[in-house]
Amino acid sequence: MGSILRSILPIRSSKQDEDDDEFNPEYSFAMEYTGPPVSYDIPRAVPVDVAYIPTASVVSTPFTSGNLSLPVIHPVIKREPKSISSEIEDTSLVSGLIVPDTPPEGEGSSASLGFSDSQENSQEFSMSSEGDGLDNYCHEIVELCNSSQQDENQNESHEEISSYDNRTQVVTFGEPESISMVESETDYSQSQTGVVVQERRHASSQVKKGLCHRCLKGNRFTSKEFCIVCDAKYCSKCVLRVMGSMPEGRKCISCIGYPIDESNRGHIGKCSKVLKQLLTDFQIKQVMDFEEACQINQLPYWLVIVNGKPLSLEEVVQLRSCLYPPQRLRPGSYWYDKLSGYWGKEGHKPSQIITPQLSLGGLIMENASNGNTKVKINNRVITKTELKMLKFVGINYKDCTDFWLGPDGSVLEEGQKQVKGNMWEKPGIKMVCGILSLPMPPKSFMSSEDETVNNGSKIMQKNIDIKPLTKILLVGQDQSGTSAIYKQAKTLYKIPFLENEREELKSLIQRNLYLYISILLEGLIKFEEEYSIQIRNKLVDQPSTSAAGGSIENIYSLSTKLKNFSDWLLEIVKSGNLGTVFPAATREYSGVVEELWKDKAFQAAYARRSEVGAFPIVADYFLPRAVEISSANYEPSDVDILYADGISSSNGLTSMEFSVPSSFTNTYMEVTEHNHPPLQRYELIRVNSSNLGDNCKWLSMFEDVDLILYCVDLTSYDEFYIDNNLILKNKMLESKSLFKTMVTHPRFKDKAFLLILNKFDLLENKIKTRPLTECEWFHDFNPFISNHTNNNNNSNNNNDSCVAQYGFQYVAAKFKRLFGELTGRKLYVTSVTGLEADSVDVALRYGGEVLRWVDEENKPKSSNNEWSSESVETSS
Ligand SMILES: Nc1nc2c(ncn2[C@@H]2O[C@H](COP(=O)(O)OP(=O)(O)OP(=O)(O)O)[C@@H](O)[C@H]2O)c(=O)[nH]1
Ligand SMILES: [Mg+2]
Repeated sequence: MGSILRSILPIRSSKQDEDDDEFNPEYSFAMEYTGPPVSYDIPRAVPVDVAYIPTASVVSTPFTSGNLSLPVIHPVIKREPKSISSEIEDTSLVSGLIVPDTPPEGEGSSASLGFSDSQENSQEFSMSSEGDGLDNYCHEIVELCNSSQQDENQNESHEEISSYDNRTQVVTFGEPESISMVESETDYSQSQTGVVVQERRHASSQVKKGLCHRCLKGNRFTSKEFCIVCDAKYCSKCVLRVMGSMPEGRKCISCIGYPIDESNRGHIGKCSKVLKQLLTDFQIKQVMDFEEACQINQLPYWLVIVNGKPLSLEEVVQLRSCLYPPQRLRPGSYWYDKLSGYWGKEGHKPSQIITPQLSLGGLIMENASNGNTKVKINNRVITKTELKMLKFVGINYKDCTDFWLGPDGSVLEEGQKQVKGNMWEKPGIKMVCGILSLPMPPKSFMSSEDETVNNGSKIMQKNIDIKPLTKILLVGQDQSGTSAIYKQAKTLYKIPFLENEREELKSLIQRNLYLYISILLEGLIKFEEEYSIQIRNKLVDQPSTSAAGGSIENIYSLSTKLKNFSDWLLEIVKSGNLGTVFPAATREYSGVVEELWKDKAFQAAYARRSEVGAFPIVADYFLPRAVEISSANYEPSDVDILYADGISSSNGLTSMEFSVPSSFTNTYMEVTEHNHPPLQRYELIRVNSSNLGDNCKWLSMFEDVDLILYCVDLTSYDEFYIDNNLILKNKMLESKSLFKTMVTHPRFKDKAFLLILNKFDLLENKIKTRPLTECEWFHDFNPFISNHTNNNNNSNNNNDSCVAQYGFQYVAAKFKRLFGELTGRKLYVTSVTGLEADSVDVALRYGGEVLRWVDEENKPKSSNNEWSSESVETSS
């Protein structure tokens, strides 16, 4: 247990605080970090392999900007029984986010917890029984460990608890022992695919009403915050201790990873008074964002039943992302009239009119709203209240009782073409609906001039989805440069980075800094080993050196303190917890970073960075400023933001709306006073391939996009990565594979694609030494380069540039051919250097042109634009 606590509670004693000379990696920031709650990608904060086994891939979409209408997609997370060690890791992760304070003075708590490497299993704890701070915190952690063990193995659990009980002779925690604050029960519910097991947690019923569930003080008038999972209430003194930095919103630490109590869904994202007193506006926003966006807090989609059929995840996504989604969607049974958009709770009159024509749920049943009027609208027997409205509109329901109601309000007799009247055009209808508590359609339904077509048995509404924006999807494999292009577009079209976006980027840059350091440290270890061998060989060859008492110093050896830091950092990176520890701990370690950067051994490794395999090029930009970046006062510049690898620490989906001067669509046309097209609004949605889920299953979310910008890193042809199945994959081939998936996706059948071949600047350098033939797909690349070189630098540069151009043309042609074979259509291609504003500007304008051309192409024979390989050249 000692080692358990040690891994959970790495604590620095005040003594250790004073003599800070030796870096001790066990001094986690957890106990000392008093900054704001940290911005973390939730799935990373609780690593999937440690804490959860998700049944579907994760698409976490904390929107970082824009009014993206797309929803947050979330998998079902089943909480699997965990091993004690995994729970501990889980807990320690969470504890990394906690801001537990030192034991309050004057409460008789004299905590003296310490450990040293040599005494791993024999720590001494001494606390007074009234300790209120650390001891209670420890108690909670111990409880957590115990409860997790119960999950796994009852018997083992008893053993562990009894050993803990023995320990209580030394450590006394000031909490009533008999009360377990949270109780769990298992809930079985039927889903489409089978039984879904969900663990439900609720606060202990033994705590008296009004009392804080942690300190057991207060009364019903004390302001409290509650846990959205178990409903336990905490006073303002306890809430941060119990909830830490709330990576899933307001949940006790032990409730993290559990679904919320559905009765609390209405409270999600709504901050309470207590939290407002404790946190800054920025912190509150982050917590609320986590609460709303994190996957486990999402609606359990299988509990939403429409027309008798439980919805699939995709259907819920569709429902929530449609133009007029149901308000306050909760688990329950609903009916939905696809034709009119009427929506209501099963057995009740309609409550809302949502977007019609959504393909979800089963067929509407006659008795869906429990009507008893014998009059049917779109096959549903309507209620008496609705009948009154029909009467008010003047529809004669005596002769005919079966009607069709279109989304625009037109009423037809079943099987007839003639429109009998229009529900929504009748003067006074709004008032009547108000009186009868019946829903009115959104305004745009009524004002749309859509053509209603009656095919005898079915009303089809054309252009029902009003598309206010032209949507552009920007997608590519990791490192393809999608976020660089997105950020560049933001700057180009004057969409400022909001304060929280800058904060996110700052966190990202600081976290990545530690990643770059760790990559170099790994290289350093290799260099040190190599150098040791050299020294040994030298000593063998020249024994006189050692005989003379001379020893050769290893120039790659770090001091003990830096070595400890190095081991600790590498361990964190290896365990995948970098995002959990940094940037929160940045301030803590900025001193060490400064020391490391000035260290000769580290500098020696930095000088050999080109030999360190995974060392990213962009690290060259950030690492020399390690001291500045790791300091608490660091503010990223615009260039830092552009160069940062990514856009937010969560790397979720991002979107922005922008409009550009009319020339956006007129780069290749003469702009005259008369041919200015109207100002067009665009929505740029950037998504990283990892956000598309396994086999790109979320692609259908983007079916309403007008143009897809598919981004490929031109320099990835000789780069590899190891996938989840430990298979070595060529990055260019992976890009090709994602491209194929996208262009053949049924929802993208007719979409326009613009291929962005990015990092052209880097290609120019790389292609000199690494031929394109390194990638098997490009095996026949054989550019003809003039041998007529005069020994002059200029001509060499021209040749390099020429080869890069050929390379680009070749890659473009490969993708074009592939696209042609798969779709029979033309692919538009452009080369881009994402870090250059002009280059991105031209590419996006070209996108505008493509849209216009595609439009024209779809018109009957209006243009004869030929997009041959020459067009590739023009476009670039
Ligand atoms: N030299 C050079 N670097 C680039 C270019 N485009 C992007 N980069 C860098 O390449 C790295 C990866 O780019 P990102 O924009 O993060 O691309 P991404 O990985 O597809 O996007 P995210 O998934 O959001 O991280 C970043 O460090 C960029 O600064 C380019 O055209 N030239
Ligand atoms: Mg990136």
